[in-house]
This record gives sequence, C-alpha cells and structure tokens, in this order.
Amino acid sequence: MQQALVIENLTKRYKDFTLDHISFSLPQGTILGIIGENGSGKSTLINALLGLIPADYSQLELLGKDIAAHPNLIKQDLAVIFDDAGYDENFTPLQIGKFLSHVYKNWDADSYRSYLKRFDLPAKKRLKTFSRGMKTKLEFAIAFSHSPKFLIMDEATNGLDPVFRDEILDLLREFSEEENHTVLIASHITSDLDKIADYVAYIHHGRLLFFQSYDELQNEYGIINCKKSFLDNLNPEDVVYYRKEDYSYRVLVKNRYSLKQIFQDVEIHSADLEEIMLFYAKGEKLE
Ligand SMILES: Nc1ncnc2c1ncn2[C@@H]1O[C@H](COP(=O)(O)OP(=O)(O)OP(=O)(O)O)[C@@H](O)[C@H]1O
Repeated sequence: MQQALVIENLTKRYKDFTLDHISFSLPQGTILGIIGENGSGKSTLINALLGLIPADYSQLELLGKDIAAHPNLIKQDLAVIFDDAGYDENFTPLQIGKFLSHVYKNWDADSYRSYLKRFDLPAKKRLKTFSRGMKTKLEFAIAFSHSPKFLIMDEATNGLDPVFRDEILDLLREFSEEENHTVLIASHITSDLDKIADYVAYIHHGRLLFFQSYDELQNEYGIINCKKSFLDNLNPEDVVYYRKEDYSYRVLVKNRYSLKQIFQDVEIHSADLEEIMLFYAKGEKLE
C-alpha cells in the first residue's frame, strides 16, 4: 500500500517544549485522527510537516515527495483547514473564488458555487459579516473545490454546529473513499474521530504514545468495572491503567478477547477514544 505521509524522527524544540522523535506512516486513502491534550504538540506536528516551522527529521514525505524539495508541487494537491483561515475580511466568497482560480490549476468554479449553495453561504457578502462557523464552512467549500489529494485539518470542526459537523464527516468519508484521498484531522471532538478515523495518533507531552489502526484499538482495548479484589487478581501485563471511582474500579485492559475467555462472566466494554485518553492522562498503573 502506498504511503500518503511518512514521518521519521520529527523533532521540534522550543524553550519549554519538545516534540520528540515522532515517527509514523499513513497509508493513502485513510483518515488519521490526531488526539492529545491542550499543548501536547498536535499543531506543532502539523506546522512542522507542512514546513511552516523549521524542525529536524530524518525523513518527511507527503504524497511520496520530500516536502522541503517540492513545496509548490505539494501545495496543489494539499488542502489545509486551520481554526482561522486568515482571508482578508473585506473579500466576498465570490472574490476569493476568482483569486483561487489563478492559484489552483484544478480549481472547479462550478463545484465551488454548488458548495457555497449547499453550505448556505452568501457568495456576495464580505467575510467580516460571517460568523466563525460560516468562515469554516467557506474553508471546506474551498478545500473540496480544488481536488486535493490530501486534506489536513487542525481543530477545524470545533466551531461548527453538530448538524453541519455530521455533514462534514459524511463529506470526509466520501472524500477518502474516492480515489485514495487521505485526511489528517487533529481534533478535541473525539466522538467525531470515533466515527471516521481509520488510524489514531495520540500525542502526549510531545511524545507519540501510540499510532494504531482504529480497529486494532477496538479489538485490543476493553474496559472492566470491578472491585479491588478483582483488579488485584488481574495480570499486570493486561492492565493498561486503572481509575478508582467512588465504589469501584474502572480498568483499561489489553488483550480484551483473551481476557474474555478467562473471565467469561465479566463484562468487558469497548473503549472509545475519550475513555482511552482519560485513562492515559489520569489513570494509575498497577505496581
Ligand atoms: N512559537 C512558539 N514558541 C515557543 N513555544 C511554542 C511555540 N508554539 C508552540 N509552543 C509550545 O509548544 C507546545 C505545544 O503546542 P501546540 O500548539 O502544538 O499544542 P496542541 O496540542 O496543538 O494544543 P491545543 O490542543 O491547545 O491546540 C505548547 O507548550 C506551546 O506553548
């Protein structure tokens, strides 16, 4: 399978923070969700891989090309949606479309017009009259109108209402299924990623805690609610983290299906991304 993104030993040092030797490869045609607490290094990773900030690495390839050597070639095939697009507030979507038709060789004016309509965006009003969510919608209209092969989003869906977010998730799913398009989304809305991510990268204090396929995560991890005596009898190798609750213990276990064979009467729930994050961030290890 061809890789859309190859990152090896990506390191960025700030005075009080280090993004520390991040390595992973993302296959083409998949959706990657990047999760992590505030300040964990998600935006730093995205900015570094886009070449927006200098960083050290042993390999960095986007769509099979060395990013530093082909910045302009890659830009044509790339759509990036940040929290704030930074377009001039005095422009209208129509004017922005005209400008972008000169920037992107694959610009599709009809498709842009139809996305503006579909997303309920007035083509002739200045951006300064738009709400934050409307500006984000405009960015999606732009992204889907120049046929990118790789879409990168950093906290892009945070200001969107649940109905439009759901529409965007459908569009992203369609986009990734078509012609091997790849999507990378850094988001705090883990429930969205539960719905669409094929892979998950968890960044914690600048380090990559795991990069795994969503199916593997679901098959591997499980949650057991139990008493202390049950927790004490578990093999520490099967216990990832545990959390003490008011009257019981909540345990994130590995090897969910083998444990189920041993403890047939015990319910082992599947774990969603929010629960996995909370265990990693706040859970305790068995000694
Ligand atoms: N220009 C900079 N100079 C110094 N430190 C920086 C700079 N940019 C980011 N940092 C630090 O790098 C760390 C990671 O920040 P980053 O924005 O990558 O986190 P994040 O995971 O995207 O956070 P959030 O979820 O809050 O958006 C933070 O401690 C931040 O203070």
